[in-house]
Amino acid sequence: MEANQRITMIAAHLQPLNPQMEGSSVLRRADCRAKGGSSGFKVAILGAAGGIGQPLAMLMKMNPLVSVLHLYDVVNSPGVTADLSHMDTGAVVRGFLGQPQLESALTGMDLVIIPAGVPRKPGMTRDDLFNINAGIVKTLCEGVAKCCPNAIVNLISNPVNSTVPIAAEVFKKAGTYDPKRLLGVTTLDVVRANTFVAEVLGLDPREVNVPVVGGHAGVTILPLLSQVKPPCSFTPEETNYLTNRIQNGGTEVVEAKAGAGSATLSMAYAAVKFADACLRGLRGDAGIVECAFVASQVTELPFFATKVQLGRTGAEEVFQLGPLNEYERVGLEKAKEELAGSIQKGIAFITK
Ligand SMILES: NC(=O)C1=CN([C@@H]2O[C@H](COP(=O)(O)OP(=O)(O)OC[C@H]3O[C@@H](n4cnc5c(N)ncnc54)[C@H](O)[C@@H]3O)[C@@H](O)[C@H]2O)C=CC1
Ligand SMILES: O=C([O-])CC(=O)C(=O)O
Repeated sequence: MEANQRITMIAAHLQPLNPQMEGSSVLRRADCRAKGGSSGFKVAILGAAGGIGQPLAMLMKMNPLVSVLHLYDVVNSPGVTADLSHMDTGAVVRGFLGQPQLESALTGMDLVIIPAGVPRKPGMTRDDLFNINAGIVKTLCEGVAKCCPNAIVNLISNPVNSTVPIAAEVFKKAGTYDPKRLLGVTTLDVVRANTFVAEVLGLDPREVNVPVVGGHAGVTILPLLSQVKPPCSFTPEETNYLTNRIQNGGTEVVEAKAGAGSATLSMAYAAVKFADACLRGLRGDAGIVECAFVASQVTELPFFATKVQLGRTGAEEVFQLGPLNEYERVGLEKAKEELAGSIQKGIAFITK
């Protein structure tokens, strides 16, 4: 390739990030190397400069399955992008700032991860975030429908129990809805459940797997302690303690942060765990099973979190709940009652 051609290509690549460096010969060489990593997936993070977005972006930059990483936010994305772009990992990072660059951020993406929106402060419920975050999710999903309708979407923004139905309605309206490709991220509930159960059992958390079903707020978070792997049993006191702690894990962090936000680092860890599973599914790996909040026929509700099998087209199989004990059956009824209202609220936001 001619030197002039290389310069032009690199300048085009860097422009959204750092226009004043256009034409630099050093950067020219950087772009040539960057092109070498093009065999993986293209991933966009929307809300990439936030408390979750930044560590999530760093962990995705380290993921060998990612070849291109687009970082979009309404503030500070150029700085985060410049910072991460110096990491000597394979993924090429590009930054996009503000609504006019949303379409460029999304075009050609295989996976879109959305942690954009406001977090809770002490005393708030996740539903208190609805008024601000519903509109943010709507706008971002309209962009997805237009620019990468076949991308898998991992929705993190709260209240997940309502934002996933909002996204579904936006995609339906655009004629691009594929229920398999829209996944509400509930992995942090599983991560917490594994940790807290391991503490009680005196095990390594990496050896523990707790299915957590329902939704992602308070009583809708339903850990199935009767299905823990490795098989084990709990006293009624342990069951109460664990269920309450898992259901209130988010609030525990909100209160400890005392007004400075909610879980960000553990959430970034959980989001990457889930995104990596989605990418391995896209690649065609067999037997990838994770819990997620998806369109579902497991209960009478249109959305519900259960274990799903991830594959080349997203959530290819939604698993049944399996046998529940009496404690879990009571919890399920409570979860469904609250979930029904949250789902309806999300749907009505778009269809009203
Ligand atoms: N699903 C889950 O398990 C969890 C969900 N969350 C939720 O994730 C969301 C983000 O939390 P944090 O990162 O702590 O908040 P944050 O306030 O630190 O970051 C949010 C980012 O979103 C950006 N943003 C706002 N409007 C935007 C728009 N229209 N387009 C693109 N970006 C936009 C902000 O500029 C900011 O950088 C919250 O809604 C929070 O409740 C948090 C923890 C766990
Ligand atoms: O509690 C919050 O507001 C954030 C969240 O969803 C979690 O940490 O599970």
